[in-house]
Amino acid sequence: MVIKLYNTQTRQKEDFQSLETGTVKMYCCGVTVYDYCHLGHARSYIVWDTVRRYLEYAGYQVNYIQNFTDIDDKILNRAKLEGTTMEIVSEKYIQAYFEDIRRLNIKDADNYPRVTEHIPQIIQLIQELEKQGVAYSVDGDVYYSVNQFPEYGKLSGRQQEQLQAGAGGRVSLSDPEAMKKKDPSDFALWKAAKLGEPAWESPWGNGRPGWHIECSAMVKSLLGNTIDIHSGGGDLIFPHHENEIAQSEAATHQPLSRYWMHNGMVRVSGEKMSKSLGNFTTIRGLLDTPLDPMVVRLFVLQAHYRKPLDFTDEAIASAENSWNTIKEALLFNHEYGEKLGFDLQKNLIDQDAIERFKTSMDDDINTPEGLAVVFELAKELKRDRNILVHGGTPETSPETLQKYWQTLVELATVLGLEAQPEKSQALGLSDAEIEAFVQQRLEAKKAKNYGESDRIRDHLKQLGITLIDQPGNQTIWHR
Ligand SMILES: Nc1ncnc2c1ncn2[C@@H]1O[C@H](COP(=O)(O)OP(=O)(O)OP(=O)(O)O)[C@@H](O)[C@H]1O
Ligand SMILES: [Zn+2]
Repeated sequence: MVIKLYNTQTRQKEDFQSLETGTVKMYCCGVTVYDYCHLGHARSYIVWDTVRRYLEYAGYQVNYIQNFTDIDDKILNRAKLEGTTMEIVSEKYIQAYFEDIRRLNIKDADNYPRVTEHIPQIIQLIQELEKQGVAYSVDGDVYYSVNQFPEYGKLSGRQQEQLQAGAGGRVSLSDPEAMKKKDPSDFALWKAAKLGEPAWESPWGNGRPGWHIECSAMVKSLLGNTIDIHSGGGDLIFPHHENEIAQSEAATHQPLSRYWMHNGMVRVSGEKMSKSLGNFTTIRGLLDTPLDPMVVRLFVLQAHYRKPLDFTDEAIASAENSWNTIKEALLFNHEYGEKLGFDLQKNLIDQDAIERFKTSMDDDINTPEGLAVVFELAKELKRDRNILVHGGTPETSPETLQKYWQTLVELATVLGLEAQPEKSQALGLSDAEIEAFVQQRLEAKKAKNYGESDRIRDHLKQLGITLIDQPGNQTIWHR
């Protein structure tokens, strides 16, 4: 079967064919690192991780690149607010990104390019755009001349006249940047240095790159002129991805990406979850409740990736219920495999279930349907587990149970759903006992007995419990 993917650019599902047989070049727009990631970001990266995992399952070798935007007005504002530097702010949130995202079992990218490490490539690309006659400089700024790229608007479907009308209404004579542009819909490729802000030397004087050029330059330098899949949230279609196309394609005269894929937004009361609106829940805030990170993964995958997803307490509670069913089934071998004489030398697979799962996923990564197959297997195992829990003999043969279990593990892994036996529970440590240890450690810290406080932390670590210290002598923990 061939995989079909919805391509935003052609507005239809298309058969997926990679440029080079057996390999996929994939680029996903990464976060601007000025704050902790929220559930909207979690959705985006869970979705693209799942697409990547499915392509790998289908036999492709995927080269997955995701950038960090580590220079931006938002980062500079945060640095000013915290009385620190842009580097310190971005480093802090890059580390936080890794902590949060790895808990969601999102695989590491093959490369995480940062804008500040690609300034020469960015400058080179802007020079190429000048040479091609699509960029012009004014007083140390460089702008892209949208009128010079006839295909502008092909991704978002916006017409040039519409763009001008839209942008025209926003031009203000007091906006010095707008005054420099030849056309209101032109956008900045390079910005002249402002007092006290980081800047790099360039042919146009000291300055820093605009936002859109970074992805064009990093794609080109790490993956080449044309890639297979470019992905990101639907809010990036315009202007970010439209501008990436304009920049890259004017410079190389080749398509930037064969497939453009976009995830729908996580919404709160009908509005996009976003930092600027202040209606967000951070990943770490949610996981420290404490909630199994796999619940978040399941919450995301239960919806089709292109549809909006409403975040509510009820939706999370329902995903938690569903996860418990899958988790118990994933741990079936751990609990009963030995007793039932599972022979793991054998790979017993339910071919029919695999085929149904693939048919769903081949249809534009239909994870809700793929999950339905996972649930069927989990429910089969649950029925016999209930009998085993009460000391009875299962109705299904051990061979069949092993087949269900092995198939379940295979499919759940493709979706990034993995269950760990709870070490602390295995060792009989209850929540109250963990709290008591946390309290003891706090006392030790107050008494400046750091040897003892470290010992307690390491002891809990060995039991699979991580402590996170917070301001005001608070410590939160998670398994
Ligand atoms: N609510 C959301 N739902 C789904 N994806 C989102 C959401 N918010 C951001 N994203 C995606 O996360 C990725 C990283 O986003 P970025 O760092 O640019 O954040 P952002 O859009 O500026 O977030 P915010 O608006 O909260 O500041 C992008 O692909 C973006 O589309
Ligand atoms: Zn980008």
